[in-house]
Amino acid sequence: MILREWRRFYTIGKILLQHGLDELIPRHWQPWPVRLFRRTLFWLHNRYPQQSRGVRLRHALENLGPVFIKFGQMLSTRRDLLPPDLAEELALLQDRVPSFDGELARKQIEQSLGQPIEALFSDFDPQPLASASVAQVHTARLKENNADVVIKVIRPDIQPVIHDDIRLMRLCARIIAFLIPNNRLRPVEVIEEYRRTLLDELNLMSEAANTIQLRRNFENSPHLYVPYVYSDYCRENVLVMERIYGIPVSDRAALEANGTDLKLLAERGVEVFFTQVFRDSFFHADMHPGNVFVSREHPNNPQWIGIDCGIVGTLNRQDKRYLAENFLAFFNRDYRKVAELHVQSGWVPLDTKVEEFESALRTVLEPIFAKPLAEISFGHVLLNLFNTARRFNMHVQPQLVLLQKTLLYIEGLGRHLYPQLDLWQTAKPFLEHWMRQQIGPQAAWNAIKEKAPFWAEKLPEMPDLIFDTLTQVQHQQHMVKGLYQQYHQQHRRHAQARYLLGTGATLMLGSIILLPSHEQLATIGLTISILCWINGWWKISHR
Ligand SMILES: Nc1ncnc2c1ncn2[C@@H]1O[C@H](COP(=O)(O)OP(=O)(O)OP(=O)(O)O)[C@@H](O)[C@H]1O
Repeated sequence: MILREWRRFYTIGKILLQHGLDELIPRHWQPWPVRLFRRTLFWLHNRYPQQSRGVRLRHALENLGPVFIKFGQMLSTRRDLLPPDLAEELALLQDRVPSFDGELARKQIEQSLGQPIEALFSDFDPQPLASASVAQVHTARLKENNADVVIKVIRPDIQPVIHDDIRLMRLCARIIAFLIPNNRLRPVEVIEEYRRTLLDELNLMSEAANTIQLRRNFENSPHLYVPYVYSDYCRENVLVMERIYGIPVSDRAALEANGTDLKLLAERGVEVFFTQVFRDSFFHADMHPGNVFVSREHPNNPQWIGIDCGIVGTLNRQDKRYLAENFLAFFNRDYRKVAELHVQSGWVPLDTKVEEFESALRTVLEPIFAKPLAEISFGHVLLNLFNTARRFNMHVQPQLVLLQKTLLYIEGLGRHLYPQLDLWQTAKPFLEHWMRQQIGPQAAWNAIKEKAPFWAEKLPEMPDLIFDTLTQVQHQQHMVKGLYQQYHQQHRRHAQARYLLGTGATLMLGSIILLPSHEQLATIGLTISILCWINGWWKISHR
């Protein structure tokens, strides 16, 4: 570590200790050298003893800057790892940071695009429209077509800060993992996941690609609009896209004033999410209210607008099957089926006791399902399922955890708009439709349709392929025959060798006994025994 990093390390430690966060580590997890070391830092005492531990944690992260603020936001959704009081307080973390100078943004844009701003844009506003920890957004008009655009620019000084802080976080995670092995919080994995997410956010080309993909998936959809990305103007640290003028979803009063049908809007939110999951296997995974808007046009037929596709999730067929089958079983309250599905599909080890798993599921989920359907949280059902499955040694895939977190956001948004939103009624048709497509005649027909072009292409090569395969089969039959013969020969040799070695040993023993009385006979016996051994040894060592 270089001096700068040591200094930062000290600052982090100082802020954490001054907020009394060492109290978060249970005493039995602190070995005596750690406790002793803590006592030597007597000048760094808890300065806010009157505040709750959640508030102190939040303030400490806010003091530590953007990397820690974002980390806290990520942790707030990991209710499987954190006690509820901490998770709730972390959810209040605001990504509010002072904006950086518009002139710096201009320089960065010009450097990345290789031209003066005036050559590409008119009306570039040096005053940012929004400023977050990683990037800042400016408005402008594109000269090429006079379209209103926003230019997202990565903070010029953020790269080294992120790299340094992540390195230190990793170091701390390793120390914690060393001091407290088998830690349920899995610090090293959590930091690694965070590092990947943050590095993804630093590359605006990946956000541009995700936005283009999501827009293509919902081309002409009346339910979701995704702004157009001007890909010719995108670089790793600059993103240019169409400016949208929707109503922020958090502004309920403005939505009501616009006459938006909130019930329909909430239902469409759930529909859009399940369409992304089950139709496209590609979902926007950063659905916090700052990234979701509602079109001002046709409020009776409301349309969502989604921006900031920096974080997306992708699912494979197995993930979707897992979700659909489990949800359908859950909503029939068939915990046995859920447990059996996990064992049969190998999601948990095959020797798992189905009864025990079923009973564990019932214990955590029955209280949730005791509520009216309209109040049930899909996100919490999934969270409890994952936590229980983890206890039974299932490795929950990160994309499913991402989906579960997004689901919590979607539910939060939906119920904020329309508190009686019945997610099940909206989601069930999607799950059933998907299941019908996967199983039964429809599924078989789909599979044939899917594979048809492949077979049509391969058909002319068929006779050659069949001939090659038959020749290979014949060749392999010869090989198998040869191997079989070799095996038999070797087996016979080994049997003979065992017989010769045994006979040699018996003769030698007999000869030694006879040696004092019948010297001549014993010598012959010894000679034969040695010959037997040489022969036996030769048979073993020569194949
Ligand atoms: N296409 C757009 N049209 C209009 N406003 C936009 C557009 N894109 C972004 N904004 C504004 O800029 C803000 C920040 O944008 P964005 O979420 O993409 O940045 P971010 O750095 O990823 O922020 P965060 O980390 O908070 O998600 C948005 O909340 C929105 O107000």
